[in-house]
Amino acid sequence: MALALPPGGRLVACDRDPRPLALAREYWAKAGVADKIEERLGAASESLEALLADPAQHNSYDFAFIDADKKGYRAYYEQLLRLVRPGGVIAVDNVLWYGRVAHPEEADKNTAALQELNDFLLKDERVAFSLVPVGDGMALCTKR
Ligand SMILES: C[S@@+](CC[C@H](N)C(=O)[O-])C[C@H]1O[C@@H](n2cnc3c(N)ncnc32)[C@H](O)[C@@H]1O
Repeated sequence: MALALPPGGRLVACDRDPRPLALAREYWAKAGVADKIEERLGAASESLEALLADPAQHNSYDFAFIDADKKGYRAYYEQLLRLVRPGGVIAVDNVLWYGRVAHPEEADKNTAALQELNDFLLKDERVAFSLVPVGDGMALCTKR
């Protein structure tokens, strides 16, 4: 994503674990994009809330990618809807969850969270919803 940014473009990377951020940092440097990336270490809900505390950040992001704890997706989606501009896209990873979402009998909490999220996104009139069946499924929600 950072490689696709135009000059002056900026990417905010959130993770609660410093280890993947440290690994990612090596590759940002190798790719020559480290100066475009701002790290936020901590729970994603808190990092996003900190961004929302600045009104200048509202409706300002072109694109967001959610790929973390499945039960948190719905809350991150609501926060990101406020940060992404109209016409911007929120991509949500894992929405097919290796096919498990198609099985109502799957009772584990991650599958249930993704089943509920898909039902919600499909009906959410604030976005145009597409589900791309690559990998284990990616939802593309374009903010109206
Ligand atoms: C599947 S990995 C993401 C990989 C990343 N999208 C990539 O392509 O390199 C999931 C990440 O979510 C992070 N994570 C899980 N729960 C989180 C939370 N509540 N807040 C922030 N990050 C979280 C984990 O530490 C882990 O690094």
